[in-house]
Amino acid sequence: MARDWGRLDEDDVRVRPGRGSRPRTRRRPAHEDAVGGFVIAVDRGRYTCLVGGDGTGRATRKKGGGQRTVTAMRARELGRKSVVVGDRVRLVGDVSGHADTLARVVRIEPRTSTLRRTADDTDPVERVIVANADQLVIVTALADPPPRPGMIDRCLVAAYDAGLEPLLCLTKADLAVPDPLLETYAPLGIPYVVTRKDEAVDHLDERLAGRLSVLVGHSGVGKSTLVNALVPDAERAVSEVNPVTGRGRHTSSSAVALELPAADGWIIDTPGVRSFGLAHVTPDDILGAFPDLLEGAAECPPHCTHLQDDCALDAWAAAGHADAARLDSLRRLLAAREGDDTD
Ligand SMILES: Nc1nc2c(ncn2[C@@H]2O[C@H](COP(=O)(O)OP(=O)(O)OP(=O)(O)O)[C@@H](O)[C@H]2O)c(=O)[nH]1
Ligand SMILES: [Zn+2]
Repeated sequence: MARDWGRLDEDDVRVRPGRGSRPRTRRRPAHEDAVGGFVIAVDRGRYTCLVGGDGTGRATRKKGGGQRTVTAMRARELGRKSVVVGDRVRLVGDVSGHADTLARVVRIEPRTSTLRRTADDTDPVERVIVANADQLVIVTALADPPPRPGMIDRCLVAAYDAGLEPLLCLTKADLAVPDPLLETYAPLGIPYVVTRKDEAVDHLDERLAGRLSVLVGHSGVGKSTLVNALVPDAERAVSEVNPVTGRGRHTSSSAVALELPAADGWIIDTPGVRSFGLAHVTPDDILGAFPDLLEGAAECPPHCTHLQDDCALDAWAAAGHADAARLDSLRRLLAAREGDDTD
């Protein structure tokens, strides 16, 4: 289950000794001396990358394993391609990690996933906000503020679109019971955890183990409380990667990856991201997350929105091929994509 996304394998970037028979003049790949790095923060054109170590990517072994954070800028040769948190990159230049040094990102490794948003539903420009994530943790309070299913649905659509596994994290269980909300999402089979700040977060920790997870949620739902419980050193870690402004205050980056001390995973907090624009997501992208309905949609009229009267899915469910509650859930997500975020 655990993907080895965090592996920073120095072996494959070390300059190898000549292999005897090959002429030494053969054309070498550009930047053969580049080292691998994992982007943990992005702030105004500066990329904080974790480099080196014993290959596990664990910052706790920083001293022994030679692991260090390196600040880098983009090399011009990257063109317009954006570097985002979660990216695995190649770095050249001063990769010592010493104060006031700057390396250059010369390559972005192929991404296993991209979480995108549009600025809003009318903005046609897709923006990648996190690369290589495995899981989207949708943080929702059970009360204060009350749950907003429309927001949850939009996050689910974004997760399905990006190929991330969703995880519902229901906070403030001391204030309200989770049952009604869980009932709503039961047909989707989404894994969930229920938390409260006076209890340990072990079951959440387990879900985060060995994975790169993105946390998203509205203001006040208890995201910071969770992050601090998961990563006791979070505040220091965040301030380390955020440059101090002229007024002596730390700026807040767009996103920061924090390593979990116990669970061998990473969480990415996204302070600026409360929800997702979904202009780039098509009805078929969402339908893809419903294999039980996919076959039935073959009978739909061309370009069916699956919200229209002549949609074939009603007959498909009525014939017992799929659960009506699943169809309802699909339609809720389709409506969420269309911007019905009022509840
Ligand atoms: N009753 C109760 N209150 C909680 C719980 N978790 C967090 N809170 C409170 O809810 C408020 C908001 O919590 P935060 O962790 O700051 O929420 P946040 O999502 O990070 O909010 P922003 O910082 O605005 O993004 C604080 O007053 C917390 O003490 C909980 O499990 N139960
Ligand atoms: Zn249809």
